[in-house]
Amino acid sequence: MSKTPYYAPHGGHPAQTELLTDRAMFTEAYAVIPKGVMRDIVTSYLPFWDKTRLWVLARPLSGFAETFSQYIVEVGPGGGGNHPEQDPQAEAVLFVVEGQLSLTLAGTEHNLTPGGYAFIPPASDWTVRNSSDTNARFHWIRKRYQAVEGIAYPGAFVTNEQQLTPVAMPDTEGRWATTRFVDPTDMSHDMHVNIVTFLPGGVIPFAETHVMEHGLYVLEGKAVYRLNQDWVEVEAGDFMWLRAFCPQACYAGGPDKFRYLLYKDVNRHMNLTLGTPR
Ligand SMILES: NC(=O)N[C@H](N)C(=O)O
Repeated sequence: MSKTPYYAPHGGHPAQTELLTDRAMFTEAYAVIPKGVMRDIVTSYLPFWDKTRLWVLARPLSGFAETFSQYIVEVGPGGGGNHPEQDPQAEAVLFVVEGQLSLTLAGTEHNLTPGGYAFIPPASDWTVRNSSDTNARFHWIRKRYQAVEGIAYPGAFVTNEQQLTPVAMPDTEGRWATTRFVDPTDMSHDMHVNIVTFLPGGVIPFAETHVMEHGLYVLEGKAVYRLNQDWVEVEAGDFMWLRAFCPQACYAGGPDKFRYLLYKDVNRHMNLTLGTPR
């Protein structure tokens, strides 16, 4: 991928070729944030985190229709979060993509390395620290938990994707598989964060169109992704945000696997009161 300098070499706008090839996009149905635009000038910081910066990839926009936020968090050596979450209704998934982190969750310390995954229920007691001498990066996906009377809150857990076996999607000969971190029939969970893997040439063979929202972060490989009426080239490090009902399909380009981290909201009735935040 080409690199745009922070200054325009001849003054004015970036070179026209950069404008033509940049894949950043924001439409009413989806957004694409290519890896190349996650640069120093668009970072954010958060209260009670030190030596830490983040890129906000997704957030609720309209006030009632969107369900989640997603960050890539970069924690420098010796940095971390002592009081990471201020919303007592927020549940979280953390997924480590680089370096190592120590997560203390309800008094137990866990060492997370790439592929490390933690589910953190609302109002949990947790902290994160990077005790190594290199940066650590992780995805932090947050959703306001929709409790249901008579169903207990889901429990916290920590695992690594390497401990799980991807499940092949029906009739795909294993070319399209999903690593599930929770049982889809467990009604205590109202969001799933899975890993989807395609072998080269693997496809989503129809335009999936459904009510669930998605955040898709490409972990590995290349593909052409159908987003609403557009076909968009994506590769490792790119992020896609899909609103409810955005039609989606893809074919994996190879030569390696195409893999992404996938958020979706699940298992709950829709709020029938228009305009009421859920
Ligand atoms: N874009 C996707 O990978 N979508 C999934 N098949 C899903 O909605 O579960």
